[in-house]
Amino acid sequence: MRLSLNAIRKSYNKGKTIALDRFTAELTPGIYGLLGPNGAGKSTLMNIIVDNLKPDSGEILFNGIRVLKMGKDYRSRLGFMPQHQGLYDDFTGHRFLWYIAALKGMSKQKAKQEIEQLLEVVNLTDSRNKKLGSYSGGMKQRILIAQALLNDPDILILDEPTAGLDPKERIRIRNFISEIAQNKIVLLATHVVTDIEYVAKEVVLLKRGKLVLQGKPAQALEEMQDKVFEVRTAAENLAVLQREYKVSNIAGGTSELTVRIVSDRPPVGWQAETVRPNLEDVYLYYFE
Ligand SMILES: Nc1ncnc2c1ncn2[C@@H]1O[C@H](COP(=O)(O)OP(=O)(O)OP(=O)(O)O)[C@@H](O)[C@H]1O
Repeated sequence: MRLSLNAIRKSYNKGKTIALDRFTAELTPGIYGLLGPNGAGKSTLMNIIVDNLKPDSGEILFNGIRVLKMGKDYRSRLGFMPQHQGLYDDFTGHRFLWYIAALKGMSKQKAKQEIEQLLEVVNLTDSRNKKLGSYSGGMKQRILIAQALLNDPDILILDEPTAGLDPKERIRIRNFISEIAQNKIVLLATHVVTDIEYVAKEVVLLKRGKLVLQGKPAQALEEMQDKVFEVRTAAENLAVLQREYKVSNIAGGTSELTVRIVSDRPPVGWQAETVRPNLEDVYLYYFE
């Protein structure tokens, strides 16, 4: 299974804002972590993949066939969890899933079976008859993931699935996505690097509509080797360091600090040691 995104371009405001600039990528089963700052074009890309939005130019192929030609056959393979989904507060979780199943054109029998299963998987069986308005943030995210999974999509697009969750819920959702990702192409957009650090097959970095990096997390980290340093210094030197370097972390007390910096060149004149990079350092390197 292969989803090919070929030179996708999308602008807004009569061409004044370029949201995607000839974005090209090949996706196969596994989780792709889509990272980028606000306005990088992540939502635009996701909406184009799920056919909510038409690109100005470029095309998408699924297993080599243009998705425009596949039409409904393509759309029936998609599951989408958008960032801002209006939930129907008066619907119960159970009714909401039935409603989405109907929109997806699923047969009653198939819907019934999958809804029972999915409620179980997202751990909402006991809350199925509660209204969505009374669900917690985590429960809402979970029912939204469940609706995206209805009809067993081959391509799953998740726009910030852990937004607004506490750490416990975040870990749970992350593990859950990782479990269900087998045999699916999953594109997961997030601002939270730790959401994808250990689960993503590849990271995709998007900056002002352009692809700046696509590769295995280990490769991305490899490229950062010898670019991350910890500097031990007195607190009063912090401002100088911050002016000269990208600072990814500051730890320590009131007098001495350990400042983590990301830099192409070693910080000469400072008491510094090279440390192992993490994905947050990669993010900072490309985006700050
Ligand atoms: N409907 C629209 N009309 C005009 N400009 C838009 C529209 N949607 C997005 N944009 C602009 O296109 C660019 C990309 O936006 P997009 O929402 O795709 O980015 P994003 O990476 O999803 O951002 P965020 O992380 O904040 O959701 C931004 O400059 C944004 O202001």
